[in-house]
Amino acid sequence: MGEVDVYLSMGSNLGNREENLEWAVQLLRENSNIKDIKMSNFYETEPVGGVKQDDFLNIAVYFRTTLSAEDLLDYLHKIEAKLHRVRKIHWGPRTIDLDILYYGGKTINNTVLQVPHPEMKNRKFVLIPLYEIAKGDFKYEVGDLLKATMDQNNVQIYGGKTDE
Ligand SMILES: Nc1ncnc2c1ncn2[C@@H]1O[C@H](COP(=O)(O)OP(=O)(O)OP(=O)(O)O)[C@@H](O)[C@H]1O
Ligand SMILES: Nc1nc2c(c(=O)[nH]1)N=C(CO)CN2
Repeated sequence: MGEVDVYLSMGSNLGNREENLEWAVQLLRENSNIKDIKMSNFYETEPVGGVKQDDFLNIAVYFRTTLSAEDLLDYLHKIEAKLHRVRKIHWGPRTIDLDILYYGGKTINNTVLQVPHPEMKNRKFVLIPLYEIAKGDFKYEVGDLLKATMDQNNVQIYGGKTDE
């Protein structure tokens, strides 16, 4: 397969959150099958989903890759394992969480992978950083939704919070 565009979402709410996210992006850079990496600003976001835990930093990341979706998922799991192992965390808060939002224009629905990520439309902490790096050339169907999300929110970068 040729090269495809990929968008990821990353989140961290344990330890040095900036360092965790930057380390994960650095490990992407070290993969020779991944290039043209673009990273959003950091967004500080309140935890979504009921579990009481510390605020997250979330980012979106763009790159091009020749890896298959399955091989990319394997590589992301390796990155997660590396960061988790070092931090020895309990269950719950995450040193790092990596989700594939888009893999080319493909729809993938198997036991290990659902792309586009089914929950992304409900998550401002995903949509707002994604909009930042994807605006202008965003070609997927969620584009209008992203625009609407941005228009409804006075979004602040670097320590600012989305209102979710
Ligand atoms: N688009 C995707 N990106 C990353 N992982 C995915 C995707 N779709 C399915 N998965 C599966 O989800 C598993 C990750 O589960 P995990 O426990 O991290 O979920 P979560 O982070 O709690 O929930 P969510 O994926 O909704 O953020 C992976 O092992 C992978 O097989
Ligand atoms: N704000 C925010 N909330 C979350 C996040 C996250 O990355 N950011 N990740 C979760 C588990 O995947 C659960 N809740």
